[in-house]
Amino acid sequence: MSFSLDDLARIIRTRREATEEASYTKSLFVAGTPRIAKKFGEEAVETVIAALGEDKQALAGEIADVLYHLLVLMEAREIALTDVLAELERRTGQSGLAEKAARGKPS
Ligand SMILES: N=c1c2ncn([C@@H]3O[C@H](COP(=O)(O)OP(=O)(O)OP(=O)(O)O)[C@@H](O)[C@H]3O)c2ncn1[C@@H]1O[C@H](COP(=O)(O)O)[C@@H](O)[C@H]1O
Repeated sequence: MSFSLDDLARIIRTRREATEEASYTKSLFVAGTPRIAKKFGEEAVETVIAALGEDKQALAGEIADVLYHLLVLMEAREIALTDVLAELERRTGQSGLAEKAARGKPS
């Protein structure tokens, strides 16, 4: 399997040039960030519900919906996947617990 989130982000970007009639993604761009953020939130809640159930295939489907809507949201707000990955890479230098412990400490 060679398909990546980067490939999906690219497909989503191309839909900026599509028509609303031909593209669900374009219809989200036209509706704007509040609508996209709401869809992302709905899909996240559906993922939470699926995570509490036994059906792993259904959960994978909800996670796919979340990732797609997150990438649409990122494109709408011009957040590049590479920038998010750079932030995640930066965080690999420290464990989550160490980062949490360092938070809010007076310098
Ligand atoms: N991965 C996805 C993807 N995942 C989910 N969805 C859509 O997200 C929507 C999910 O919304 P819901 O389940 O809430 O269903 P709904 O009631 O139809 O949605 P609303 O009316 O509330 O907006 C559905 O219309 C799905 O088809 C996606 N739509 C597009 N993609 C990818 O984006 C590409 C471009 O799609 P278009 O922009 O439609 O050409 C596709 O080839 C896919 O690769």
